Amino acid sequence: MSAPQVVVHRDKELMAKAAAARLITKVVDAQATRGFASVVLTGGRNGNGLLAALAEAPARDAVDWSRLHLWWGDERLLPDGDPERNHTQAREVLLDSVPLDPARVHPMPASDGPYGNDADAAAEAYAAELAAAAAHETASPPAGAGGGPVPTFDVLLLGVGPDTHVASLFPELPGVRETERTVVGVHGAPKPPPTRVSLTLPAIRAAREVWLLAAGEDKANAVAIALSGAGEVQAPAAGARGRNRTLWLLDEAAATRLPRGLYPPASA
Ligand SMILES: O=C1O[C@H](COP(=O)(O)O)[C@@H](O)[C@H](O)[C@H]1O
Repeated sequence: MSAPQVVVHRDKELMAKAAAARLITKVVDAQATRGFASVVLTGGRNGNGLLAALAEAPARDAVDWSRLHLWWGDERLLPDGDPERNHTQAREVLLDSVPLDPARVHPMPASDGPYGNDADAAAEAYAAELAAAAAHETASPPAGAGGGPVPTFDVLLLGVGPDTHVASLFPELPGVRETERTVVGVHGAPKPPPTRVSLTLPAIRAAREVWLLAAGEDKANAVAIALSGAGEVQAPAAGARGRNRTLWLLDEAAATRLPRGLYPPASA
């Protein structure tokens, strides 16, 4: 697992534009190397900010959208099209305006789908979809650190909540302690809605690169705690690491309480 690297941008708009530019480069490189790319999307203000910046970036036309697999790190278990669903928000800001291959877009189940409000069944189904994609990729699929297989994620995006949650892994809830399954149902999330589906830390850690996004003063404490050696059960963001790279993309407001030495002077 890689050690965290921190990049601080002047403000959240610049952070979103720079992250979008990085993502375009990663996707284009992966498509050139192995024919397709695989990205895990996140919800929340910063995840949607990045997608909105991507939608406006002229270089977005360098991406072959039909050869991009999209997965989600977490979802709110609500009806398809609900404005609170991460999938709906991603569609609005970017996905509906680019020529994706629908077979390569993998939203998490909705509550009006086959599993209804059963978050555990929805999680099991998504884990099976990930495992099938992994098996399709190669005869020896990359495994999550603790268990089930997931496909190769080139980049896995995570917004960091003010309480240090990432995806729908909240401090001290059972999901963050999961070591075997790649996807879990989440019950009683402190942030509404309470019922969700989330990738687990083993699935997140199987990604080549994990990028954590945080902007705004309300994230400053969470960023400082997660980067100061906190345990992942108390601060889930601390446990989110990529195999090759773990990148924290911040704006100055979110970086204000970073321990000295972690704040890179050149980007201040
Ligand atoms: O509920 C969620 O929160 C996090 C962080 O969102 P933010 O608006 O505080 O940046 C998000 O990344 C996650 O996907 C979402 O479901």
